[in-house]
Amino acid sequence: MNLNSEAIKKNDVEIAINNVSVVFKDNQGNDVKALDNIDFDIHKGEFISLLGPSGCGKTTLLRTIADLLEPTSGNVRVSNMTPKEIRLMQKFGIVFQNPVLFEWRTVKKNIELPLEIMGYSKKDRSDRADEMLEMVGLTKFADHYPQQLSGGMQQRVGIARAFGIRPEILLMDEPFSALDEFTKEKLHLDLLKIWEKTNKTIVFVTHNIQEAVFLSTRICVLSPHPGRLSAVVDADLPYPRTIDMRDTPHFGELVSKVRNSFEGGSL
Ligand SMILES: Nc1ncnc2c1ncn2[C@@H]1O[C@H](COP(=O)(O)OP(=O)(O)OP(=O)(O)O)[C@@H](O)[C@H]1O
Repeated sequence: MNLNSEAIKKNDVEIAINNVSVVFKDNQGNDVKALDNIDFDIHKGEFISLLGPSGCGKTTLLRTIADLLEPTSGNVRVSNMTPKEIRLMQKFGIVFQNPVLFEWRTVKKNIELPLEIMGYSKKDRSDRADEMLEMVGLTKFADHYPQQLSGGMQQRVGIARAFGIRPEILLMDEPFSALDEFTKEKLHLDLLKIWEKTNKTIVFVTHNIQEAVFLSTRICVLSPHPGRLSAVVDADLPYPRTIDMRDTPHFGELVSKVRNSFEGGSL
């Protein structure tokens, strides 16, 4: 896989976000414009971060892509189909901030759950779960229960479960924000390795600039009230990314560029 961002951009458009606006009602019945005319394309194989402060509409945009929410106006097309069609074809893998594991099922049985729902045979789902356990480095913990794992390990189970269905697109909503810095750093590297190996498109929500720069091919900077796209920044660091890249002048320049592109003050 060529992970050069210029090369990725020449790839097919996978997610087209066309003039999407979302308006909610607040408790008083007043309109809250969560997203204002968001318009950009995500290419196949990209690692895109949606970055911005609390309330800028990151989760709303992710939910719109995932068919968990209808835009008030505009539309999203995924591989030239509607998000609903893609969801029904099980092409989205979703990872939330809290992995929501079933505590009465073992780690392996949690990873198997979506495959069970999709009607995979016992052997196929067991083989697939073993493969995913190996990918996230949890083979030894297959028969443990979630409460016997650390937060970082539980999040890895959530990632294994999402990748287990072999999604085309992985949607991740602040998956590491509740974790300590050491665990986060390790999971960043793990996630990049999985991404490089599987060639999936990832849309990753975060409010952390360094995290976005370290992981992404491009960063969509969103500004609040109403949520709008302030800038799209190319994070043109080479892959594979290494921890020491964070100490390079170019990493610092990218962080400043992203921070300065945010409208309405610093993040
Ligand atoms: N179901 C809803 N009903 C009413 N307002 C909503 C609803 N969901 C989101 N909002 C409002 O839309 C705006 C964007 O919310 P959203 O959760 O998408 O932001 P966010 O950038 O993901 O924030 P955070 O980083 O805090 O999760 C906020 O003003 C929020 O209060």
